[in-house]
Amino acid sequence: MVTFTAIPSPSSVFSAYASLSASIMLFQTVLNQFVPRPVQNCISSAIRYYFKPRSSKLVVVIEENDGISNNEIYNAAEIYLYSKIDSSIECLKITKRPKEASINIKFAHCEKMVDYYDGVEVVWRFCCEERKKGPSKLVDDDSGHFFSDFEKRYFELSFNRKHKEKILGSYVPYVLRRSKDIKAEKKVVKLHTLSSISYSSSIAWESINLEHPSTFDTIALDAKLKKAIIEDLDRFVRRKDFYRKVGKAWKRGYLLHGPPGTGKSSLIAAIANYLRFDIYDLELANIKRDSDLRRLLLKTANRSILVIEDIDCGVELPDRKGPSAHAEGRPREPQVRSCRFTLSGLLNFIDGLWSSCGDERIIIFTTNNRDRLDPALLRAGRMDMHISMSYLTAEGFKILATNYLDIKDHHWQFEEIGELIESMNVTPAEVAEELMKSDDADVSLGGLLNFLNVKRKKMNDDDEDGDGTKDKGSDEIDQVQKGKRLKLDINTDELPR
Ligand SMILES: Nc1ncnc2c1ncn2[C@@H]1O[C@H](COP(=O)(O)OP(=O)(O)OP(=O)(O)O)[C@@H](O)[C@H]1O
Ligand SMILES: [Mg+2]
Repeated sequence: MVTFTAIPSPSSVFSAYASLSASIMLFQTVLNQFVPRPVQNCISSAIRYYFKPRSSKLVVVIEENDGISNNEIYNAAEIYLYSKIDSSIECLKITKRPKEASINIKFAHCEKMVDYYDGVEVVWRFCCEERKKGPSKLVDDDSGHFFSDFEKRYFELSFNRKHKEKILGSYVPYVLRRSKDIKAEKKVVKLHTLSSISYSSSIAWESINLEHPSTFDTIALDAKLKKAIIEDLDRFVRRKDFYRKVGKAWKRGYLLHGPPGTGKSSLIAAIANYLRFDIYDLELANIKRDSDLRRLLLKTANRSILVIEDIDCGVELPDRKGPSAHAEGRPREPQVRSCRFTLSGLLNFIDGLWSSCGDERIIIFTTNNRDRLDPALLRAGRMDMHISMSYLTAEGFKILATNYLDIKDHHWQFEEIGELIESMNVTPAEVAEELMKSDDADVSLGGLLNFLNVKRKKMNDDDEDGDGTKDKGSDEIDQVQKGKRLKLDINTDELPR
């Protein structure tokens, strides 16, 4: 449909304007004569407000802090904008603290940057002013350090007011999300361990940077198992809403079991490096009471991995039914008396308390003997995945050869070594040690071949003796020996995919 509109002639516009002016003058006279002065003022300011020419621009001020705490949007904007710095920026300042891996970049002076979101132009202005009066503020710089601040810093975000909903409802949350991702990429993974506090008898977390170089690329694991673990981790971190919907705590438990030197600790480091989650290494032998355990666990942060290594032998945990359930009511063994924290304390915390006070938590138990674990730890729903770490395979050996000797393709000794490895139980740790003995691939592989042949011969001799001494004492190890299995059990209450 086409609409035609009549264009007014200049003379008609002039006469309309003249009659409007006359009406306003008449209205003014009536006001002056009959309406009291205060009411007149009210009416004229209301008229001025409604007929004032409006700017189409809306400016949102984002201050660094509100006087008490830091403004999350300001911090997010800072991180987001630094990732988009272009040639229009003239001056920046950079800092780096001793334990930080990367430098921090900040604007040095007032600067302006233009950004586009869904076709809409937004203009950011960084403003920095000297505080005019009052004492300088003590400011937390978001990494636990406080410093005196003589400056007031803020961002001005301006855009066309017709996009108010889009910018405030969608662009600002996008900036918050992006900054979180950028921060996660830069994050230095920490390893928290327990240390005793000198002036009291209690223990606390102490942290260092996790320098463990293990990654999913360097770890020798069956390709299918590796893929399944990575997929499980990816699914876990992206399922925040799902966990909330089904009323489950956002946590995941893994039990790593297998003989010594098969890569359980290396896998934990690989998971931490992959997710950039901190590790809390909880040595049960250091814990005396349930209350200590609770206090320490409450101090762990979100997006972290709680690790309890060698759960079967770290400490003898009193069983969940307490002393009364102990055989014939006899008192506990002396070593148990020294430990006043219970398995139920541990399990309750993992299942209960953590459900209400933590997000994105991973808990990993390791053991050399799964069969020796308390059934309470193994029951369905407790540990989501049981991952069996096994002896080296020919496929896993190739990953080690690439890591240690930089052999990308084939080597003439691979076939013989592969066959030997498949025919016996040799751990990745044993092979890694041999591969480290020389930089020369031929020498290293020759040494490994020799080592494997000697081991093979020893195993044959033991078999002939028939004394059954080989790897005695561990059902776990025996089971693994039989099939060299690389097994991944997922408990039956596994969440739907
Ligand atoms: N699967 C593997 N892939 C790559 N390297 C491995 C693997 N397993 C072991 N290693 C090498 O052996 C060393 C010891 O391995 P790790 O400490 O991870 O074994 P573990 O299973 O935790 O042993 P333990 O049961 O004694 O704690 C590692 O530093 C690593 O160099
Ligand atoms: Mg270990």
